[in-house]
Amino acid sequence: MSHGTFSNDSTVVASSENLDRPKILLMGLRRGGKSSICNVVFHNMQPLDTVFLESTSRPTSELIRSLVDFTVSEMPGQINVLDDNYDKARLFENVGSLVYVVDSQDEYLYTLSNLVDIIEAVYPEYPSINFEILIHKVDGLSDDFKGDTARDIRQRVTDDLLDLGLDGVKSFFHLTSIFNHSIFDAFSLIIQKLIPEVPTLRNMLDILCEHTGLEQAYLFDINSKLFVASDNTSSSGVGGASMEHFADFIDISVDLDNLYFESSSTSVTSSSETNADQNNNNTLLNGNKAAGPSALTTQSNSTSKKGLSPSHPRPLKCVSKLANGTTLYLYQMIRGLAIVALTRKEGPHRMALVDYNLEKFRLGLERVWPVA
Ligand SMILES: Nc1nc2c(ncn2[C@@H]2O[C@H](COP(=O)(O)OP(=O)(O)OP(=O)(O)O)[C@@H](O)[C@H]2O)c(=O)[nH]1
Repeated sequence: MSHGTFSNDSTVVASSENLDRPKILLMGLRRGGKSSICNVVFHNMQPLDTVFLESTSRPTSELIRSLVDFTVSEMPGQINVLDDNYDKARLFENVGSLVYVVDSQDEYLYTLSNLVDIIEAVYPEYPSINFEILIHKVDGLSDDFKGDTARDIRQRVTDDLLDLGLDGVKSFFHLTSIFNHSIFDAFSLIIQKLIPEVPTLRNMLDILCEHTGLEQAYLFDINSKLFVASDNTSSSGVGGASMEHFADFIDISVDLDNLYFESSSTSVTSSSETNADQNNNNTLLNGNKAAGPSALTTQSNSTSKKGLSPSHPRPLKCVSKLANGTTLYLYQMIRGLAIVALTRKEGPHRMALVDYNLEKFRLGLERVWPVA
């Protein structure tokens, strides 16, 4: 699967500043998978390439620009943050989520005791922190063993916290692997908890679905493939194949956009855009355009990769009809985001209605988060 870069709005910038932004702090023992997770989720690294990553020796921090900007910091496994000499105030200030990575393929009893020690030291002073526990590398476990391991880890941590009288800790468990979509699902949920406007976005997506007949609608960060909000009916069914398909659909749309981007900045622009329009019209007229075995017929209206510029006033749009009768939509929003939606209802009127409402949605977002 290729990972095209879509927009500079959603980039990763090395920075040790921006202390006022929400922070995600990654912790865990050595070789647990922290650097791999950061690289796969935020740098589009192929999972297999993570075997070449060297052990991190110093704390790192980077700024992630998305709907809201936040910092992702990684604490190397070899540093003992519980040491009296360590400046804990500096480390835990502004932390919204402490993501602790547990290597489920390894002997984890010592890891869990380290996790509980950290929670015991941090929670009393910073009770608002979400402790997100990744039961990681589950790709190496059989289905039965995966369930048993997850139950065992959850039970041990919960019991230990209760024994310490820490019953108010906000702890969440996720089964993850960089070799499937689970790590993206987990990080989507982790990041959503740091965006105060998520309930508003959900309501907006609900209204969008209600008025257009869309079955599911997600607001994705195109570069990282994390979704920052979903309509309320879809939110309960996070994960599974559909999220993976949505991510693949984003890749295909971006790859197509990149393919034609070169020519779109020259005089060919008008003709390629006209062709895209023509294709659109054809599909609008022939609503049952045949879908290939890979189930995709894709149209793309190309715009500048750097977002909406005056010379490319229209946002990127991509529509795919699948062989099973579903239609997928991708519509560029603001700040490197796009709505990816799914419907089973067909017809040119429906598409016009969806287009109209998606544009209204984009304008609504622009009002809340003015485009820089
Ligand atoms: N099977 C499997 N291996 C993984 C997964 N995630 C990471 N790894 C592997 O785990 C090894 C260690 O990963 P790192 O990302 O370097 O671990 P780390 O926690 O950053 O280690 P330190 O920098 O020493 O703290 C690498 O060989 C990765 O390829 C996963 O989901 N599944």
